[in-house]
Amino acid sequence: MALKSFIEVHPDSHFPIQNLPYGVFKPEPESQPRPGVAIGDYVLDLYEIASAGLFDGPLLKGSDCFHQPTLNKFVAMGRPAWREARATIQKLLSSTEPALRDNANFRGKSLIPVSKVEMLLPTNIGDYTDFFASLHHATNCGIIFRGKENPVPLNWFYLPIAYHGRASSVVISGTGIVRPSGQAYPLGDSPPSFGPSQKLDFELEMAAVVGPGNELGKPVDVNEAADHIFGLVLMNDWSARDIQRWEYVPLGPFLGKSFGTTISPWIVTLEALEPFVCEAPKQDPPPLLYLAEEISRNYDISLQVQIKPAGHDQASVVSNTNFKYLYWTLTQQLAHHTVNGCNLRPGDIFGTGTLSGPEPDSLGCLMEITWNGERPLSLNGATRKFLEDGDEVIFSGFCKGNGYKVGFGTCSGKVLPSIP
Ligand SMILES: O=C(O)/C=C/C(=O)CC(=O)CC(=O)O
Ligand SMILES: [Ca+2]
Ligand SMILES: [Mg+2]
Repeated sequence: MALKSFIEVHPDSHFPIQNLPYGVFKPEPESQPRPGVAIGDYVLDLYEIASAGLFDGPLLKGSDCFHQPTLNKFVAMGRPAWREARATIQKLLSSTEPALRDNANFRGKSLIPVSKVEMLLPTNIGDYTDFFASLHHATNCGIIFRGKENPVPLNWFYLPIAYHGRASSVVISGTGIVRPSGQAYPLGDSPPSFGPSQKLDFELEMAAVVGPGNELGKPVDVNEAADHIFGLVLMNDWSARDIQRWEYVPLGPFLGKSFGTTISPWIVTLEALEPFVCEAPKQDPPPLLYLAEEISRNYDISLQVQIKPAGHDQASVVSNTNFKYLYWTLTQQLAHHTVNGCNLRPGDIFGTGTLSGPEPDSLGCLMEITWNGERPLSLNGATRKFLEDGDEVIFSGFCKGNGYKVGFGTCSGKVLPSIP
């Protein structure tokens, strides 16, 4: 029989007992931030569960990892501790387990409607890196930025290209994003202009949350890299295309991307995603040995982007795609990141890169969807080349199980006017 919780969970919910994603929340505005797990429309308060001594396995008994304001300490403990926590929580929430089910007082204290809580960044993010690992996205950007001849540079096929992003401006879903000002690509013979970006875009990505890190100087083997990944979130790598296009040669993106990056609050663990593993695309040329994996794994995660234009109350779908199109896998990205000895630390994140698929309706950013503004998009009465002030961008994603979904919830942000 399928695993079931004593808590009523709608079949369309992203958070059934098969998921159990981790986040950090405040039950009341004045409370201390604490770790929680989403179940249906509730958050299970792990501070309370730990305080009641219910984490009684060998690794978590007596640990203060759930008495922390972030998940860094827990994710650093590694997969055996994650497995133990998952087993404990799954048992506690199951329909056959009386401990919480039959204790109204304790239930009231430890299960809080998600609508009542404030979600915070789940980890203290020391570093954030962003990859460029979708072949469809790389091809389209290459044509738009550099022309039709060889849109994808040769190095792209040999290594997962990335740039170092800015951890300080990673924000939680729901945070407003101020339109950045900067130098824009010069038109004709004129010098570059300065002002609010006229080509503000979103980028549909997912980000991996690093679990145990690696010591400086000690690379992680690609076949062991999965043990360093706690789970995944949705990520919007907001991008100012006019600023980016002018500044990115030769060192890569800088101010065109560092003004804000939004992540969703719930980290879905690799354990929860395990039933949705699928084969990654075939790599040709074959990767160098340090990137050659025994098993190459992607995940079948349906992803959707909606835009709710300023002044409208309805959002329109602008893209439907899937995580499975990712060319360089998460484990290859992690192995490559550490191959020179660079250390990753618990709670760091790395973005996959924009997740464009092969179809015209599966593109991951407006630059591709409107072809750099040449083909404006019609959104139920509103037209867009790029984002306007007041537009809200909403990502969602889920895996389809048999009678349930393992989902990520949403990752949203509204564009605020530039600061004069
Ligand atoms: O092709 C380029 O020059 C740059 C493309 C991007 O903006 C991509 C980037 O941030 C990485 C990604 O999201 O795939
Ligand atoms: Ca990006
Ligand atoms: Mg960004």
